[in-house]
Amino acid sequence: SYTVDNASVVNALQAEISEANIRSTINSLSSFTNRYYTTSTGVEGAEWIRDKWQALTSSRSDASVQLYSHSWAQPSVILTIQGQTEPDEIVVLGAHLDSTVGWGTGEGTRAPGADDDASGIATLTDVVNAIVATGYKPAKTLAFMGYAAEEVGLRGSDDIATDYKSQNKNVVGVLQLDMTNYYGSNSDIYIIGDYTNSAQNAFLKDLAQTYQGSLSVGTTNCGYACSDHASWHDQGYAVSFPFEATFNGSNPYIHTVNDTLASSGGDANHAVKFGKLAAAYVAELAKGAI
Ligand SMILES: N[C@H](Cc1ccc(I)cc1)C(=O)NO
Ligand SMILES: [Zn+2]
Ligand SMILES: [Zn+2]
Repeated sequence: SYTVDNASVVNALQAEISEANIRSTINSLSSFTNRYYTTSTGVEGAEWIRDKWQALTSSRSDASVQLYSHSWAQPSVILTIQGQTEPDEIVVLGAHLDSTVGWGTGEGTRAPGADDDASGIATLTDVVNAIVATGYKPAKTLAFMGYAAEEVGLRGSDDIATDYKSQNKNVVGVLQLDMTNYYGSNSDIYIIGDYTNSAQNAFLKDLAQTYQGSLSVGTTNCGYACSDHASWHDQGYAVSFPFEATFNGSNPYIHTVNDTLASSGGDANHAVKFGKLAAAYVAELAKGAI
């Protein structure tokens, strides 16, 4: 069951979420020619995230960052922050690190993927920064994941979710962030209703309304396995996917050379809402203190 009783930690983490930080990470990631799962720059993009998460958490003895290898070139990245009192219970926050402009993407093809999904990686990266800046220590273990090869069939998250299930890991909840920065519809945050967990979705809506009272939260469906949340759902884990807009209002530039920060409005103001929500999710599901 979900409780909302860690306000001092939520408010401290949310205060650290920074539009400039998120924008900077989006710019860095979208400057790789592409982050396609088979290319050299796709590997470099993953390594950049590993280096960034490692640098952010270098002062934390409870944190470690690993590359997760797959059968293709691009690895996934997993940052683990050990829980203080319930370390066997794991809270997963994920986004995908690959980008595409569709079939034919290859070495040298330009695919910036600023919204899809540098925005998700950048949003999670700022939550990591907030955790370190505040000195927050979770009661449960946190696993931040950058998934490889989402665009070619949710392949990186499928490998990882299947592996976690086969090891019987006690993942108590999963949050997916894929496209957080294109403000395309009337409401601020849309909770995806399919291939997700309805109880956790209600918890997420509660968190948004409790800790970002001015936000409006809607719901929408994908109608198919549209991102990495489906990999976790397929393994029977409770997953939620807060999304930038309705299906029809979502970023029309994705999977093209025009998926740039500029085409998302030139700032990360929309992504900040998701960063604050993810921070609240961490503090209220993984509990712990500063
Ligand atoms: N199709 C997904 C993006 C996507 C996800 C949800 C909705 I509603 C609309 C669009 C994708 O390209 N993920 O990488
Ligand atoms: Zn995509
Ligand atoms: Zn995506």
